[in-house]
Amino acid sequence: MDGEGNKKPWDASQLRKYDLTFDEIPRLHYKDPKIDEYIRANKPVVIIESNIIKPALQRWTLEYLEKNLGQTGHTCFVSKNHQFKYYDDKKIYDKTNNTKGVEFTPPTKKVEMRIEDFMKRVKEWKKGDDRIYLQQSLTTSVGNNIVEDFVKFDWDYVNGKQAKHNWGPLTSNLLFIAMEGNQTPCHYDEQENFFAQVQGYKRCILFPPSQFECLYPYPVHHPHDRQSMVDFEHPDNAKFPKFKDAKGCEAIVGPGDVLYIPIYWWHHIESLMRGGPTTTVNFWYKGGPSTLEYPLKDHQKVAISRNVEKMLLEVLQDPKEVGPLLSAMVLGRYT
Ligand SMILES: CC1(C)c2ccccc2-c2ccc(C[C@@H](CC(=O)O)C(=O)C(=O)O)cc21
Ligand SMILES: [Zn+2]
Repeated sequence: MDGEGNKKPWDASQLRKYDLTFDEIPRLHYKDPKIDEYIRANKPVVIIESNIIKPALQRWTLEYLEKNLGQTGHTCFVSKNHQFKYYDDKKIYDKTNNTKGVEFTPPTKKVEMRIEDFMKRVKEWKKGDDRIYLQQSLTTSVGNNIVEDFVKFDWDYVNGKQAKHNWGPLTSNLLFIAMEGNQTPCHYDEQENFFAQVQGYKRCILFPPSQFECLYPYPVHHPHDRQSMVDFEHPDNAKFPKFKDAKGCEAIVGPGDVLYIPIYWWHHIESLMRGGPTTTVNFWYKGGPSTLEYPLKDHQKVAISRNVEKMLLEVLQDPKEVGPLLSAMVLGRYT
């Protein structure tokens, strides 16, 4: 029970244990002008009691989605464990396009699955079975009812924020249906994100771009570009000594909560264990124009370091040469 003796919708036993401490991400009523101060400062905030995805809150049960999501196959990811690590298949080394990449075995399989089959596998899942995670764009080939709901989202509100904060265009609205306990390991995206929770509870752990040194992203040319190399549940403190210094913030988002995940912010997201399937809709926007004003913002330095890695790989061709050249340039000279 919480303070007022109300049944809490979840409890701490449903959260995976990490040896890290987190500040709480503030939760503000959608009319609160302080929300704009957070967005302007590129800081996360949970927007509550809004109508952003109201029709989805009212109607998108799993049964409704099964009936209305559409007959086409939907993109599903299959994993042997609870982690769903993104990878860019265009960066995978293979003999044919003989890109000098790295040996890589994809940790998840991408399959097309009909919604009925997806729901069946979720319902019949037993410990030890593969896990699955459905991802479906809401702007293509979904049923008419879903389109009707979608057009009734509170577009005035989100378009208002996009305009007020000079974001770029909305690039996609994706629907995600996860199994309880699914985990999307720590990564960052190069887009602004309104992360709207429809059903179930998700724990969102965020770190600012300034924590780059503590989160050890893969090299830019690696298929896991933009993902942290650290396994949060079994951190290798020898390889990643600064990980223990990472200072994050967290929010447990439930139905109707909309988390603003600022561009370049790291996020590690898990559907609560024993909390049932979860449904999320995200709104990804291109970042606004980034003028080089000093002092530079932390995410701009991340963007600059990405360009350095890309340029070096471009000229050196072999990724194995990038590290040694960077070390030669820095060790003993800049350190
Ligand atoms: C795990 C999955 C299905 C996946 C597999 C392979 C390639 C891409 C992705 C991908 C991308 C975004 C999400 C939603 C969210 C994380 C979350 O809610 O779990 C998130 O990171 C964001 O909204 O930015 C989830 C996925
Ligand atoms: Zn993401």
